[in-house]
Amino acid sequence: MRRGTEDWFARRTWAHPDWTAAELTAAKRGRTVSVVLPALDEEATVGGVVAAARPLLGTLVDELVVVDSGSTDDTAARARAAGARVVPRDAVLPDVPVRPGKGEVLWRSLAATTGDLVVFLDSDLVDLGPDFVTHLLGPLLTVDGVALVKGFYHRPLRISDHDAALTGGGRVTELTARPALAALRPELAGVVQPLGGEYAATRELLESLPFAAGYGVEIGLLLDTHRERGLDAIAQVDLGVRKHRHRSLRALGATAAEVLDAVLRRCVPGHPGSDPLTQFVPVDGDWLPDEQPVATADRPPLATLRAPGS
Ligand SMILES: O=c1ccn([C@@H]2O[C@H](COP(=O)(O)OP(=O)(O)O[C@H]3O[C@H](CO)[C@@H](O)[C@H](O)[C@H]3O)[C@@H](O)[C@H]2O)c(=O)[nH]1
Ligand SMILES: O=C(O)[C@H](O)COP(=O)(O)O
Repeated sequence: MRRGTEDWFARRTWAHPDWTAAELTAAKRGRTVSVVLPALDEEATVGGVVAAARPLLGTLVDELVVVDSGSTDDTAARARAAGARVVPRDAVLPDVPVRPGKGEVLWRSLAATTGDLVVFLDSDLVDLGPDFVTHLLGPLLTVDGVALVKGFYHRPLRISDHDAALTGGGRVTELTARPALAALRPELAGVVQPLGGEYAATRELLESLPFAAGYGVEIGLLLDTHRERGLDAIAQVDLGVRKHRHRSLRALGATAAEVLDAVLRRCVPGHPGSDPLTQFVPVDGDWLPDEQPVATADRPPLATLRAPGS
């Protein structure tokens, strides 16, 4: 790591966070907190993630919202039953035609919530530690100048029910995102989980930045926060262990393409945007090309839509 990054790591990494919810509730001093879960067909897990945050509702957390990304399963009902408000993505900014993707629902979630601080949690997490929300809020509520807090964790790869190793997960993180940052924005090499879906930020920051529509959203927010506010606006907190529903290598290929595109658009002037990703699938003894779309468009900062006359 570069010297400045090493210094940042020492200043802005909490490896053993011990804030309590009571202590942070006292530190809010009038600020409000929204917890937002984007969800696309997560009926198996969304209730568990809502349940992990629900005990904080009314104290540290002021609203708990699942933004439904077009689910066709029982996600909305399970989320409601567990205690969340559920907002369909097309109910927010109804005059703006919906695009597919995770970044799109996160962007819309800003218009569906009001908290001064926003905590994002993926809704495919399992066995969520009780302190995810609390610890993500620690640096935002107690350290001046911090605007974005990323979680980091051990990431098991649970391909079978018997996998016990704490490592192996985070394949796009390790094989695409971190190498791309090392090559193109080495100042961010100290961020352990640049793609992690568990992070917290000030509304003021989030509404000032563009959102990549697809899976490029996290790395885009990280790069843009660094460019606009500098390294010290970013912090990271150890959240323990993160387990989630793994997707296939093929699906992760398309995610990696969106992550890479978001990096290139921010770091390489003149990058024209990526072509669809061609993958090859074996069918009856032949290899057939299959084209996956790569979400390349950004949504503009929400603040520009809220501006008078826009
Ligand atoms: O169109 C979509 C796609 C996903 N999701 C939700 O977003 C979360 C994360 O999606 P997932 O497909 O599980 O992503 P991962 O394969 O786990 O990808 C990792 O890397 C991505 C790229 O940075 C991040 O967006 C993810 O948060 C991070 O977990 C889940 O709650 C999904 O239900 C949506 O709401 N809408
Ligand atoms: O962050 C990542 O790299 C993706 O979520 C893939 O994670 P996995 O390798 O744990 O499935």
